[in-house]
Amino acid sequence: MTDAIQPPSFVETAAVEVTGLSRSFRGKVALDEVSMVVPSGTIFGLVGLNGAGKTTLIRHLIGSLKATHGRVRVLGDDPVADPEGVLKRIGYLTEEDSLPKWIRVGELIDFTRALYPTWDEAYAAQLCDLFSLSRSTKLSSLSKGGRARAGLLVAIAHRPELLILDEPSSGLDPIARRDILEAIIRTINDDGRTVLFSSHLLDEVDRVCDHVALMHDGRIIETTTSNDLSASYIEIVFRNRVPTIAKPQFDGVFGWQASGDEWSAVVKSDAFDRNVFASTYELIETRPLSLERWFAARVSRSAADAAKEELANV
Ligand SMILES: Nc1ncnc2c1ncn2[C@@H]1O[C@H](COP(=O)(O)OP(=O)(O)OP(=O)(O)O)[C@@H](O)[C@H]1O
Repeated sequence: MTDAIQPPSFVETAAVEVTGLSRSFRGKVALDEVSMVVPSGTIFGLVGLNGAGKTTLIRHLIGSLKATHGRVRVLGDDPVADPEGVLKRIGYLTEEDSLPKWIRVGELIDFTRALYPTWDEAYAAQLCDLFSLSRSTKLSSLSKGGRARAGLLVAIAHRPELLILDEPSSGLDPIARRDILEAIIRTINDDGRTVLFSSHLLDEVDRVCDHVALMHDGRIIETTTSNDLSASYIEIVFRNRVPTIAKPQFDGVFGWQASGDEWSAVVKSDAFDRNVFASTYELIETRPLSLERWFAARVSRSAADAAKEELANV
């Protein structure tokens, strides 16, 4: 950790502040100078391809990895220096089916209750009903979705200030996924609480998150809000005026996709000159950018930039 590294100063209250965090495993970079601020009271989505570094970042937030380079603050504290102080204020659920299978739902609740001073017994009972969980059922007799619900119950029944979910919906049926999303929304409806949610399922992220950070190759390549996304970018659909299979060339336009003789691409709204573009291409329509299209376009641009950099270094 370097004392000289300071968190960005523009956020008044941040549930999570990560500054200059790097981590390698056996020489392979998993996190590369990651800086991220999760404002309090938001539902913050963390998206990225497999291996982008999401879980490694989250493991630093819950204190299971110590920052060897960079700085991590969760609810204002260092999760490694003060694990008890931080962990009792957060809820955590991972995609891993890691709860002990031999335990009964009631035993899991009793055991977890003892760890949290803010445990809300009435809320836990309400969640048991909502998730159709019986205290006497062993986790081994529940389905994967049932065990995910039990994990969710013990992650939120102490009404955490920060709920961290690492791919919670992976491999679950649509009803279990719906329960998880509703729990996220319920958590955030308690004033000032924050949810950090990593997922591959962009439609879910789009539905619940107000902020989204895109990770790629161990870096956060862009953070946006739903409002910023529609204000900053548009998707354009167009045709070449002269028939050709060559990829169009136009500054500031990226994320090309071909469909028949039509192309679609993404462009920064403030950099797009419709008249200049229309002198070369036949513009068919412009439309707001979806989160999924933004994700694919930004990831492919980042990969293309990395390839160019590599070529320049040869
Ligand atoms: N304990 C470890 N030992 C060695 N390599 C690791 C370890 N943990 C993560 N990695 C590597 O670090 C990189 C980032 O992995 P990470 O699990 O953080 O990505 P992710 O974005 O969560 O991926 P996924 O969506 O598949 O879960 C990957 O290349 C992974 O193989």
